[in-house]
Amino acid sequence: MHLDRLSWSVDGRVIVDGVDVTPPTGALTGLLGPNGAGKSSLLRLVAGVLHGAGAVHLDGTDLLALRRRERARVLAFVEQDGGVPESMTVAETVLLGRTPHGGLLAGMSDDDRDHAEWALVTAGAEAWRDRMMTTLSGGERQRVHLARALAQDPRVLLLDEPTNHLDVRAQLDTLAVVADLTAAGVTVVAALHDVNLAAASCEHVVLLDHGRVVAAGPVSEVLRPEVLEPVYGVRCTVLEHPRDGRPVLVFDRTPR
Ligand SMILES: Nc1ncnc2c1ncn2[C@@H]1O[C@H](COP(=O)(O)OP(=O)(O)OP(=O)(O)O)[C@@H](O)[C@H]1O
Repeated sequence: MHLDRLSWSVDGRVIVDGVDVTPPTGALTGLLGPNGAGKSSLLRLVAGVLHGAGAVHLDGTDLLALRRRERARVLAFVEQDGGVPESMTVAETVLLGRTPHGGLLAGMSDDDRDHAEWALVTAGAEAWRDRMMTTLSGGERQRVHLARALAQDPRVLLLDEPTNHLDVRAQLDTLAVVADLTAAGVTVVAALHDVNLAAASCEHVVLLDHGRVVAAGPVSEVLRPEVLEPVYGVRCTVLEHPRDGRPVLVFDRTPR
C-alpha cells in the first residue's frame, strides 16, 4: 500500500502534511508520534472517513476513489473508542463486519456466519457473544471492534490505539492476532503510543510530528535516540532485549 501525498487541513490549519509512505505488505507498521501529531487524522484519511488531498494506492487502485462499500471489502478500520451500537449483541455487532460482502443481517449466508464466528473466537470475544454491547468494559469492547474488523476479511487493517484499554495480557493477545494476520498477508497499520510495544511488535515504523513524516523505515532505523529525542523532547536510551535482541527504550527528562 502506498500513501500518496496525503494532506488534510481544518480551519486553515494543516493537520496532515503531504504524508508519502509505503507501509510494507503483510507487515505491521507502527504509526508513532506525540499527542496531536496527526496519527488519528492520518488513519481516518486513509480509511476515507476524512476527505483531504492525495491517494491510497493498493495494487494500482486508489482506495479513496472507491465507493464506501467497495473500500470496506479491502480495508477495515478500528477507530479509537469506536461507537457502540445500541441494542445490539456482541455476535450481531461482529456479523455487521460481513455487510460489505453480503447484505443486510437477515441476508447473511452460512459462510458469512462462519467467518463472523471465526472472527469472534480469534479476537477472544466469544465469551460475551450474547451480551449487549452497551454492557461491555472498554477493553472488552475493543476486542469486539477488532473481531468486527476481522469479520470484514480485509487486506488492509487500520488500528487506532488498539491496546489503549487493554491489560498486559490482552495487549499481547491482540498483537498475536495481528501477527497471525500479517503472516497471512494482511497489511496492518496501527497508531501506538507505547514506543516499546512498537519496538517489540512492529516490522516498520512511521514517526509523525506536526502532521509530517519525520522518519519511516525498519524499527532499528527509526527507534534511535537521535530520531526520537527531538520529536518527544525527552532523553532516550536504547537497550537490547536479552531474549530477542530487539530495542528496549528507556525515557527520562535528564538534559542532554
Ligand atoms: N475535526 C477537527 N477540528 C479541529 N482540529 C482537529 C480536528 N481533528 C483533529 N484536530 C487537531 O489535529 C491535530 C491532530 O489530531 P490527531 O487526533 O490526528 O492527533 P494524534 O496524533 O492522533 O493525537 P493523540 O496521540 O493525542 O491521539 C490535533 O491538534 C487536533 O486537535
